[in-house]
Amino acid sequence: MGVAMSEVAWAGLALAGCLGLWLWLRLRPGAACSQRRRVRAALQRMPGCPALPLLGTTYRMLGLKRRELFASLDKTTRQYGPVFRTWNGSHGVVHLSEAEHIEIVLRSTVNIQKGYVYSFLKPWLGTGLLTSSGAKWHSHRKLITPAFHFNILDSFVEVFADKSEILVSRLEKEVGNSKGFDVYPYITRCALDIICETAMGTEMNAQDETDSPYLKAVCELTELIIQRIGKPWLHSDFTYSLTDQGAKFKDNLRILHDFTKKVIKERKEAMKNSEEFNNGTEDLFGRKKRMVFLDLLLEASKGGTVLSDEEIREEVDTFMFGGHDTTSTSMCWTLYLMALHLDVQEKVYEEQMEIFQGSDRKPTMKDLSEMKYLERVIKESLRLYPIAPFITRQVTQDIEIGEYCLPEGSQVMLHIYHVHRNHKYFPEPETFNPDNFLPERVLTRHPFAYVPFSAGSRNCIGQKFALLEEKAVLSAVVRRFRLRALDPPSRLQLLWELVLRPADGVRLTLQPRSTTPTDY
Ligand code: HEM
Repeated sequence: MGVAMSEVAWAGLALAGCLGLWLWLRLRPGAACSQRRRVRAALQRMPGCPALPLLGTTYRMLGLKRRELFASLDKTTRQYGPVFRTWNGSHGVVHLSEAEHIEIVLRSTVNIQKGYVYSFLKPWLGTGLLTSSGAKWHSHRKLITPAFHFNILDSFVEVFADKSEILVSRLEKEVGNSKGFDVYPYITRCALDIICETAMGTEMNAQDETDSPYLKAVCELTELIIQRIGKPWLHSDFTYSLTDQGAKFKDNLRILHDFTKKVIKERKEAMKNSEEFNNGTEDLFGRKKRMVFLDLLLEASKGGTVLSDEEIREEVDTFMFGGHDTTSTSMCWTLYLMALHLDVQEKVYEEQMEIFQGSDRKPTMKDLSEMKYLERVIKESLRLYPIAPFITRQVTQDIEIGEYCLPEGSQVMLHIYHVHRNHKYFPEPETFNPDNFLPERVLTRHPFAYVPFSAGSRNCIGQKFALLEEKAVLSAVVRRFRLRALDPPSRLQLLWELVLRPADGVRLTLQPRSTTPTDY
C-alpha cells in the first residue's frame, strides 16, 4: 500500500483535473453537450438545494459520518417533497417517492438500465443480472428464471430447516445473557450457509466459525462502495485505484473473487468426474440430489457457447451478494420488531403452535405456506425497513412525471423507503402493524405503494426464495425462544450500505419457550 497517496492529495488533483474537464465539456459543442444542457434545464425547474460546480449537491454530505448519510437523505426528502433533484457531481438525479410516479418508471419497458452508481459494483459483480442491461440481461434473466421454479425452491426447504436448526443451537449460548447480545452476526452466518448450499452446492459452515474472511470482505467492500458514491473525486477508476480506499477495495475484491472461482472450479471438476453426479438422483455425498443454481449455469455453459467462465463467476458473485445480505438484514429487522412488539410475537408463536401442534419437527413447504401471519409480519418489517431503500435507473428515454420531464441522460432515484412511509397509502405510516397486509387492505392500496422487491421486468428474481427462507428461519427461532429487544426505535440509527441496516446491530435477550415467561 506504499504507493497509495492520501485521499486528500488525490481529491485535490482530481478536482483540478475535473475542473478542466468540466470547462471543456461546458464549452464543447456536440450532441452530448446538448443532452447535458437539456438535463440541466429540466432539473433547474425542480425543487432542490443549490448546486456547486463539480461537487453538485454532494457538498452537503461532506464531513458526514457513515451513520449520518441515511438521515441526511431522509431529511432532504422530507424538506423538498415527492419530486426533487440533486446533483452527484455532474450527474443530475431526480428523486421520486410517490407510488403514482414510481409506477411510471417501473412499468417502463425501455428505462430498465441501472443508474451509474451500479458501476461501482461492477469490479465485484461484473455485468451479472443485477448490473447488466440490454441483450445480456434479457438472455441471462431467461436462463436463470427456471432456477427459482417452485420445484427447485421446494427442494431447498430442507436446507433452510437444517441451517435454522444449527442457528438455534448456536443461539442457545445467549440464553440468560441479561445484558443482551447482537443477533446480527448469527443470522448473517446462517443466511450465508443457506445461499452457499442452495446456490453453489457448497457447505461453507460459516456457523461453525466466528470469523469468516468472506463475510468480512463483503462488509468492508459494501462500505467502501457507499463511501465512493458520495465522493465525486473518487468516481474515476484511475484516481480511486491510487488511494488507500482503492487499495483496500482491491484486497477485499481478491478475497471474494478467489472464493467464488475456487467453488466454481471444484463444482466443475466434480461434475466432470462423476457420472453419478450427472445422471443419478443422489449427490456426491449420497444425499437426494437437488439442482443448485451453479449447476444450472454450468449445464448451460457446456462447450462455452452460452456462458463463459467469467460470466458464470459474475452470476455466482451476484447471487452470493443478492442472496445473503438482503435476507439476513430483513430477518434481523423482523426479529427486532417482534422482540419489540410482544403481542405480535405471541400471535406468531400461536400460529406456529397450530401448524406444528407442539412438535419440533422441521417445516415442509406446506407448513411454510400456512404461515400467513408470519408472512404479514415479514412484509410489514420490509415496509418499515426496506432492505433496498433506494434504487436508481438511467433515463434512456424521456419520462413525463406530472408537470416535469425527466430527460434522457438524467438519473432517477426511486425512494422505496419513503413511499412505504407515506400516509397517503398507509394511514399510520410509522406504526408497526402487520394487519396492513390483510388481503382486503392490500387490494384497496395502490399496487406500487409497497415495492420492497421492486416491480416490473427488473424486479427481484429471488423474492420467493427470500420469503421461504425467512419463514423457515424465523419459525425455528420463535418456536424455541421468547425474544425481547433492548433498544427502542428512537435509539436506532439507520446505516445505508447498499442494504439498510441498523448501525449497531440488533440487541436482544432470549428466554427459552420451554420455561415460564419472566420479566427479564
Ligand atoms: C428480503 C430479501 C430481498 C430483497 C428486499 C430484495 C430486493 C431487491 C430489489 C429491490 C431489487 C431491484 C434492484 C434494482 O432495481 O436495482 C432486487 C433485484 C435482484 N435480486 Fe433481490 N432482494 C432480496 C433477496 C434476494 C435473493 C434471496 C436473491 C437471490 C437468491 C436476490 C437476487 C436478486 C437479483 C439477481 C436481482 C437483479 C434482478 C434483475 O435485474 O433481473 N434477491 N432485489
